[in-house]
Amino acid sequence: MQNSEEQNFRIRRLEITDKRKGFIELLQQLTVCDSVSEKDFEDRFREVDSLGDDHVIGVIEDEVAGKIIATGCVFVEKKFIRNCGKVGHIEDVVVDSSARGKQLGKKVVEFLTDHARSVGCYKVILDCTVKNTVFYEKCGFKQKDVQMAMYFG
Ligand SMILES: CC(=O)SCCNC(=O)CCNC(=O)[C@H](O)C(C)(C)COP(=O)(O)OP(=O)(O)OC[C@H]1O[C@@H](n2cnc3c(N)ncnc32)[C@H](O)[C@@H]1OP(=O)(O)O
Repeated sequence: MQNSEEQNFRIRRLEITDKRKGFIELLQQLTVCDSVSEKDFEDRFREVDSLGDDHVIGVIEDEVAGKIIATGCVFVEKKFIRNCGKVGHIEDVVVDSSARGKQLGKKVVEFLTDHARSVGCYKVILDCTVKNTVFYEKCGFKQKDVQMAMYFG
């Protein structure tokens, strides 16, 4: 069997069994995600899955360890402007701290941008910290405008 270093990590869509492979623990490295029960996960999985190509969550699994080590998602916004154009929004990109620096983050972002292009989006956008701008520039993004947010509760 291959060891973790020899694996050719492939990216695939999230599967319902991925909670058991540490998907939620991986998201905890990004932000608060500490009370997702089995039922919460399955309900949200089915909700997202029902949106088909309009909401895609990509994951990379370390198949030797049986562990999800990278993820990111893209959802497709349907607009009236740009002659009923579509925009891809990239969110929740994270690579396990033990697997960073191996081009996995780039592989995730490429998968998501390829998906957005393939479903006809005219652009793909995301929000990130200043610290992560170099990473996204290496993935082909350019800085544009500013991000604003309003949190509820
Ligand atoms: C829209 C959003 O979701 S924003 C949230 C982003 N996620 C996070 O901040 C969570 C914590 N961080 C991480 O999970 C990871 O560090 C990530 C996702 C930012 C990067 O993932 P990695 O797998 O380590 O990046 P990867 O190895 O693919 O790097 C690709 C290139 O970007 C460069 N790079 C990656 N991170 C950084 C950084 N912080 N500063 C400068 N360059 C960087 C790499 O050196 C590499 O350059 P190269 O192609 O010239 O060799």
